[in-house]
Amino acid sequence: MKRMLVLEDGTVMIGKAFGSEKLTGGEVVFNTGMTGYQELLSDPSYAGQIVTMTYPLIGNYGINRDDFETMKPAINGLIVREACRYPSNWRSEFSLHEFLKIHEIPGLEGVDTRKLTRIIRRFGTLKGRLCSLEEDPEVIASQLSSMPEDKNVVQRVSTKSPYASPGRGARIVLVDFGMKYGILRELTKRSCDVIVVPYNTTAEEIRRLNPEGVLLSNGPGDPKDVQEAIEMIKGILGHIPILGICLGHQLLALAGGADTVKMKFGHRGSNHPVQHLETGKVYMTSQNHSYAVDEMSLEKTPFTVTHKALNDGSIEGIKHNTLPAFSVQYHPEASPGPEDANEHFDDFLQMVKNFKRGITNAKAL
Ligand SMILES: NC(=O)CC[C@H](N)C(=O)O
Repeated sequence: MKRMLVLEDGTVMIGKAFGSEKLTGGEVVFNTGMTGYQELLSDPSYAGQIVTMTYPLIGNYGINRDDFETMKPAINGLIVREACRYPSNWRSEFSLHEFLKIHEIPGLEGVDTRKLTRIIRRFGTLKGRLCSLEEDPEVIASQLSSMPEDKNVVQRVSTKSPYASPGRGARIVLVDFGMKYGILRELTKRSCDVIVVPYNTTAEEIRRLNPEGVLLSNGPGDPKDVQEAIEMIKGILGHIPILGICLGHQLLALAGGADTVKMKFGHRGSNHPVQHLETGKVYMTSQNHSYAVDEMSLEKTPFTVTHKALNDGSIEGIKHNTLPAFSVQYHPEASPGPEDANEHFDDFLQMVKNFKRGITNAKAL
């Protein structure tokens, strides 16, 4: 069966349907990873987006039991050059097609994904819709351009109530803005006593849990739409050590008085080089974001830039000058992707220990 992608600029791409019959719209973004499709399909930060993969063959190692980043995928669609129908891997339990069908995610294959990526790179992220050939592309394109932004996307994917992942180590409150399991796995690996809380938990509620550290997770959408979290961070900054990851990084910057901006087409993939400015060390990182902290806006804040992207010079990490708080735009938990930056979880737990001993600033990052 044929299926088409219509973009808000009127572009039409016709290919073959796979996955679910349910048809949806969303922001069309591209990911440059050669692998890692299971993780990105289940990463809540992709909520409401349609992802096109630049690597041509996707699905060849299937879908397994272990690599999920959440149980309920929030992505709206997947576009590939070729979807592998016969995966080959000892861990494989489903094909990509079966997985998308079960989770009601539509797929489109057989389109020129390089051309689509070039369109997104040239014009910036565009809204699009996967639809049947009977629909009128002109009507759809005009509906897409007036489609409102989803302001409640974090609310949709965050946990509704707190839960514990007990351990005998440091007590960490993990604020779930659309958390990837990978972050929880990293804390659990380090024996942390984790309490996962909803996105709108207040500073007072967090302080009542008596944590030794707070981790602000990744999540979908515009960080400025999560005002309650910005207020919460202002209330804990300086009282409890903080690590922010991706959306959590953007929220920390906003709470500190900086600004965020929407990038032209964002960073999505597992090979983004980032430089630690103090040592010059380069990390290969896994990334998935549309927004970035505005460098100029940091000038009047008590934050220092620690990391920058080598491809476009955008901000990738900041730390507070006097208080125990630092954050990164990329994903130290990787999943999928290189584990170069995994040490940031150890930096965080070291900062937590230092704070208990009375050393109050962020560990020198
Ligand atoms: N992975 C994330 O946390 C993404 C953060 C934010 N939604 C952005 O797109 O920039």
